[in-house]
Amino acid sequence: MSGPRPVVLSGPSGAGKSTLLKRLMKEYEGVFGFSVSHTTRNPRPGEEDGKDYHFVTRENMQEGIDKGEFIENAEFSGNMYGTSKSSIEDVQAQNLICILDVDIQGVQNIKKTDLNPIYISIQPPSMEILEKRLRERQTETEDSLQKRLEAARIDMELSKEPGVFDIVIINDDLEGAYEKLKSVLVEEIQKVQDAKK
Ligand SMILES: Nc1nc2c(ncn2[C@@H]2O[C@H](COP(=O)(O)OP(=O)(O)O)[C@@H](O)[C@H]2O)c(=O)[nH]1
Ligand SMILES: Nc1ncnc2c1ncn2[C@@H]1O[C@H](COP(=O)(O)OP(=O)(O)O)[C@@H](O)[C@H]1O
Repeated sequence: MSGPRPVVLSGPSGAGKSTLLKRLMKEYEGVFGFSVSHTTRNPRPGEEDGKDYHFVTRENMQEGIDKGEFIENAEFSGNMYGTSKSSIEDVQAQNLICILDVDIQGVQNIKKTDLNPIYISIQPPSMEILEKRLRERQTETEDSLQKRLEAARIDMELSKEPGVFDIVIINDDLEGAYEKLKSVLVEEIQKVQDAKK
């Protein structure tokens, strides 16, 4: 199916992916569509089922995976996460740029498919700053925070490998990171806007 190229945003938990993508979707309404993943983790205050995630049980998710309904799935910090085929198809059917927020395992598994997205890594300036941001976000228990920091170390190592990402953006100053993200996507954004005319 032709249409705008999807975008994969990855990078450590707490690097700023949600912050950047929410801003992007707000500024370019009707250009991007978020691929709503499934997860077995509990919703955080303010998160909406069907909008931020499809919050499901392990049994339910495993059933969908067994039926071949997912293009990728992974275990992260003790929970299952995955992208269903329909979450992408729903966005692409509207001719929007489909944005996926997935961990590094998701990146590796999507590379085995024919999705052909633009791969963008959002990285924190340092482990210390990442830990500070995650603590200040106040969404994690000490256990889930430590698991995220451990996963972040692996992510930061793997993301340095040449060819994994089309671009790596260091989210130090938010304005700078956001401008950089927009500059990477300007061509795809233009295509969608032109198609609407
Ligand atoms: N592989 C994969 N990873 C996902 C998916 N959805 C979210 N993730 C990743 O799971 C990790 C944890 O996400 P979340 O629990 O929302 O925590 P947060 O990133 O700290 O806000 C992040 O690295 C996400 O990018 C998915 O569908 N597939
Ligand atoms: N450039 C930045 N400077 C300071 N704080 C930031 C910056 N970017 C994001 N944050 C904060 O860091 C925390 C983690 O960001 P978030 O978008 O939730 O990360 P992710 O989606 O990658 O897990 C949030 O509380 C967010 O407000």
